[in-house]
Amino acid sequence: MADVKKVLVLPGDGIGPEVMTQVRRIMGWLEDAGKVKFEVTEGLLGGAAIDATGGPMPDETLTAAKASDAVLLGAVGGPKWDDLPFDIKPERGLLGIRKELGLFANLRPAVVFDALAEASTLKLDVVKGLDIMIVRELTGGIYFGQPRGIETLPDGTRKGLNSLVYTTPEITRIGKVAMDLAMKRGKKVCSVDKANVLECTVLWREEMIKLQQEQYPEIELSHMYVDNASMQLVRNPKQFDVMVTTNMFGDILSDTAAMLTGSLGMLPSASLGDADANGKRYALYEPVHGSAPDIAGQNLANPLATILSFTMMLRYSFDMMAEADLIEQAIQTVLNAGIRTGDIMQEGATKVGTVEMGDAVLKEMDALAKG
Ligand SMILES: NC(=O)C1=CN([C@@H]2O[C@H](COP(=O)(O)OP(=O)(O)OC[C@H]3O[C@@H](n4cnc5c(N)ncnc54)[C@H](O)[C@@H]3O)[C@@H](O)[C@H]2O)C=CC1
Ligand SMILES: CC(C)CC(=O)C(=O)O
Ligand SMILES: [Mg+2]
Repeated sequence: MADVKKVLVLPGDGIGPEVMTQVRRIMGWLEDAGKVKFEVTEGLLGGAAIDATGGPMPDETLTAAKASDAVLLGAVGGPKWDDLPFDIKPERGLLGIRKELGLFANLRPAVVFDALAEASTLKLDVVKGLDIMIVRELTGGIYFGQPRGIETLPDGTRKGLNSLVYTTPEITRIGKVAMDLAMKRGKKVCSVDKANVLECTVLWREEMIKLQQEQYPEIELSHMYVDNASMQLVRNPKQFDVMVTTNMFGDILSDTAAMLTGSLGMLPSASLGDADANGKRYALYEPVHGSAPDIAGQNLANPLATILSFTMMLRYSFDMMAEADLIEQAIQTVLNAGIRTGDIMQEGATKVGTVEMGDAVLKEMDALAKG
């Protein structure tokens, strides 16, 4: 009897359900092959949850997330919900579930498939073989800091306010995640901050230095201001191995890094918490991209970022390395064969839709499994 893994699936909004359907097919393939048994619960988050329940993060979703071994998310948001009050917008659901599950470490690997390196608008030697890991702090910083809000002053002037706040334990725990990862990679961490302007990130830098000196003497730690880091990512991304940064800087830099891989439709992510007293560690896997309303419902979305997020789930939550390798190898073969969704299309390649990309990956998984 195959091992049973409880997975909460949150398709979300826009292209979320479309890309998630392709992952469900791959999950089905693994089950049919006798590799694993998934107990899947489907839940609501974001706009889909607002439409059904009036709020972006229903209690049932949170309860189901806590009862599952891992959560897989499509994306949330879209113009339909743009005019809602800020606190019940779809994105609040995503921020809420991250916070409630304590998912403070967001791993966003930018790995370039060879076939896409050759198609890149950047020089081949800049991107070929690129493999960097952006470690983004996910439950603190300016996305959560208090005070926040919009208020009207006595003279009628309106004031908008958000606060960038980090405490030393928050900085140290994300620093440890980055340095532990770097110990298994190139032993290099670049901490990205804005310590020339923001006191909060002066503390960030000081704590990273302390952590490295006290606990990770083998790590080569460097520091870079975020404006320079955004430029260096495009100019010479191979100078980086692991980057560690704040919530907002990581959000922005990872979209930049997505273009090194060819498209936002190629970048997966894992959001991880700490293990509790019983050894339970919450984990949520999601593509870096959003709900892409401009292409939603048209079979145009690239499902590979979500499929690769699922392979991260297999690796990080279920220790199913061989199965993750198989899926990634299938993707590589499909890309080598010139099969492309519109976002990674190049001259001479075969343009396909979301479903056909799923078909192609499954076909290659079949072929690989047969040897
Ligand atoms: N994790 C999440 O659920 C996120 C949600 N959002 C939300 O998504 C909505 C749209 O936000 P945008 O700023 O437009 O960002 P977006 O990431 O949804 O789209 C940016 C651009 O990339 C393209 N794109 C994104 N994913 C793609 C894919 N898989 N295949 C092909 N092309 C793809 C889109 O068509 C669009 O042109 C907003 O409501 C936003 O708040 C944005 C980012 C993350
Ligand atoms: C809450 C999300 C919309 C923030 C975001 O863009 C992301 O996590 O990548
Ligand atoms: Mg983002």
